[in-house]
Amino acid sequence: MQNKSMLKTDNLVMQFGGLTAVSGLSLDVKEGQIAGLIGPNGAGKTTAFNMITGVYSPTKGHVYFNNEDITPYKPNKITNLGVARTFQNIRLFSSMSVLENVIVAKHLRMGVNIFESIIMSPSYKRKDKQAYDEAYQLLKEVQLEDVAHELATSLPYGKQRRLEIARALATNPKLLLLDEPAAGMNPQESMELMHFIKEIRDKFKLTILMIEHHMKVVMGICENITVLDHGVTIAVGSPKEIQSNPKVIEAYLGVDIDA
Ligand SMILES: Nc1ncnc2c1ncn2[C@@H]1O[C@H](COP(=O)(O)OP(=O)(O)OP(=O)(O)O)[C@@H](O)[C@H]1O
Repeated sequence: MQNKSMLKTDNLVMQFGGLTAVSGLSLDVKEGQIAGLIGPNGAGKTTAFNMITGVYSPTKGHVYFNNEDITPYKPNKITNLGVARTFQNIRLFSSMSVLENVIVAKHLRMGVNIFESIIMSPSYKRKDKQAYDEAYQLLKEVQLEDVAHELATSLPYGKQRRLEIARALATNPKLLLLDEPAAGMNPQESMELMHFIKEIRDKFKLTILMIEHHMKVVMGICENITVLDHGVTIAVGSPKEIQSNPKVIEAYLGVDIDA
């Protein structure tokens, strides 16, 4: 049942002055798929995410989400359509509790504005209660409710990553972009993360595109992988096809592919 495209990029190019960071990227991520975007450092992966989420306006090419051309849209419009992301470095609100981190994202989705929160209007109180309930329910679904009132940054690293993903889920996405979710994790945490990603894909009916350097994670959960090298797509295929592709092996030469 993986026929419909959830995310398509058509010949995306991103130039920074004389540097072509991404050169003609054409992705096709099917609904319900977990897809991977890999490549050595500086290959253009995060730049691709920035173009998909509207942070960068591509030099050339188009981004289609659910068959809609979202290339000209601003990041908040793209989020509202159902695209969420996490970042390479964890970006939690450090002075807030686990629950508050998720409530903030819920407020954003509900369109709570500062004025109504200052005057504590009835509409704000209603939305705030709804945000609280939904955030708490979400924490239950990702098994973080037992730490709901702890300071977000006091959690162990693996749980902070899980919280960051939960916060992205608070915007009710259809497509989730994960930028190096396994970065800095020990083998046990990486294994748990793999199970967690599959679990949320099924539970929340998500399509997932992830950037990841950790090859065991990529090969373990991605159904389709695109490999970038110096901005150029050098391979697309299943984990098995990618692992035996000579161009990929060459691009990673000097890098321990099983590391
Ligand atoms: N805003 C920018 N201005 C100028 N150059 C940039 C900008 N963003 C990225 N680059 C350059 O574009 C290239 C691709 O960078 P990018 O961060 O997309 O790579 P990456 O594949 O995500 O790398 P890593 O795996 O190390 O995170 C690099 O040469 C980088 O220096």
